[in-house]
Amino acid sequence: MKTIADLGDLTGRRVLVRSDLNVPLDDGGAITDDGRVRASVPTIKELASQGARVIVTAHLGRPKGVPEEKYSLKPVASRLEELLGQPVAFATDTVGESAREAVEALEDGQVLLLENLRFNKGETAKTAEERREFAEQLASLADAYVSDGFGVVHREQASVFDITKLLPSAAGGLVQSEVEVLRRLTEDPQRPYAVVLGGAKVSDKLGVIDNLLGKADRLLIGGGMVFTFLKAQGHEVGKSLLEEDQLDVVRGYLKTAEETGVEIVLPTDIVAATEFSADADHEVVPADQIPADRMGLDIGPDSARLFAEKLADAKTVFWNGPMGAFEMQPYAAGTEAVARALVDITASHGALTVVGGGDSAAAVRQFGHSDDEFGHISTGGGASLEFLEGKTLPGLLVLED
Ligand SMILES: Nc1ncnc2c1ncn2[C@@H]1O[C@H](COP(=O)(O)OP(=O)(O)OP(=O)(O)O)[C@@H](O)[C@H]1O
Ligand SMILES: O=C(O)[C@H](O)COP(=O)(O)O
Repeated sequence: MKTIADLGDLTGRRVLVRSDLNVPLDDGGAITDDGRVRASVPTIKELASQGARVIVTAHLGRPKGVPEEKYSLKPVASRLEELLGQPVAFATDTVGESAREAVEALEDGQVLLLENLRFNKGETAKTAEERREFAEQLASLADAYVSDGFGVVHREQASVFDITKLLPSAAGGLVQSEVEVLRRLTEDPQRPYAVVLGGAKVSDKLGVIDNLLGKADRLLIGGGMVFTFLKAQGHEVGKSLLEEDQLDVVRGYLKTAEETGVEIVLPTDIVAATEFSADADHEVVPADQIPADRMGLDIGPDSARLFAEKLADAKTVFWNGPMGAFEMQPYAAGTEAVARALVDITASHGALTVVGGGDSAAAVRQFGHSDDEFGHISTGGGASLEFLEGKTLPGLLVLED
């Protein structure tokens, strides 16, 4: 991959950095885990120390191509400023007048954050044609481009993919180091190799299972994905998250797993609540008996024990996605049990344990674990999963020398 050194002398040059600053926010808009902001600091610092005029770009959440206050990156600018220990200017748009004026005002070594890229339809549009104008507007702000948002390298989007065709481009240190660690999981991982999947981006993650079935020895399923599996097995799932149109696909996965000897571990019990709220009435029910008026919001205590058992002898583990809605205390125990199991096997027999994803990383920190209790905490959720599948990621492909 091309690196920052390949961009030559950066003094006085405007460098656009694509970071992944997609951090979880609470209802009041406060950042609940700043891991991704922290991870993006070294590259920004490096560029600023080389005298570049640093223009940081990122997205937050999934707004639909128009500005929405709750997805503003403004709170992230303040956090970035604290972590960098230098002022961070903020533009209230991405490629409009505010952005152009702010870029114009930048001096060597100064840093600017542009408003959420996804407030512009062109960022995530399906075809290169539809993304072109926005990519060109972004590129016109800078003289060089650094891709440092590992969490988005699986996205063929204007700020990740198309822009590299318009500016001299290189990978930042975060992208480089993530790729180095994750490669250890794809090249001859020590076995047993277990993958734990959960979270809420169900349709994104169901698709990766196909490829993982050929790589991992065990697949432990928790989080919102569980219910599509349970339904595929003929059980009722009440009001739980469900991908109705994926039922046949999931039946196919279960069949493949049986044929290839890959063990799919599903929860045996579920914490079922009347609604998506910490105060809702909730109870532990067998996984095949979720009442029609309840939704599953965590794996139950028996499942937590089962998952810990299935992880105990693993030598390599990749975990993406919380086991439940861990932000709410009544539904945190399953995720906490998986985090504990990973910490234990890292300490007991030096298992290579990798946690991927903004929310999963936030969860382990919420439980009081430090990053060094795990083999690696990746900033990439979907990106790290797709990397493990052995897929060619568009955002990495374009950085190849
Ligand atoms: N059973 C469930 N029902 C509803 N939501 C759930 C359930 N289990 C987990 N979640 C939610 O899933 C969210 C995290 O899912 P996501 O797939 O985004 O995880 P991630 O991969 O760690 O993060 P990212 O992809 O953003 O990096 C959490 O906010 C959690 O509350
Ligand atoms: O949270 C993530 O995994 C990255 O920031 C990418 O976000 P996306 O899944 O909305 O593209």
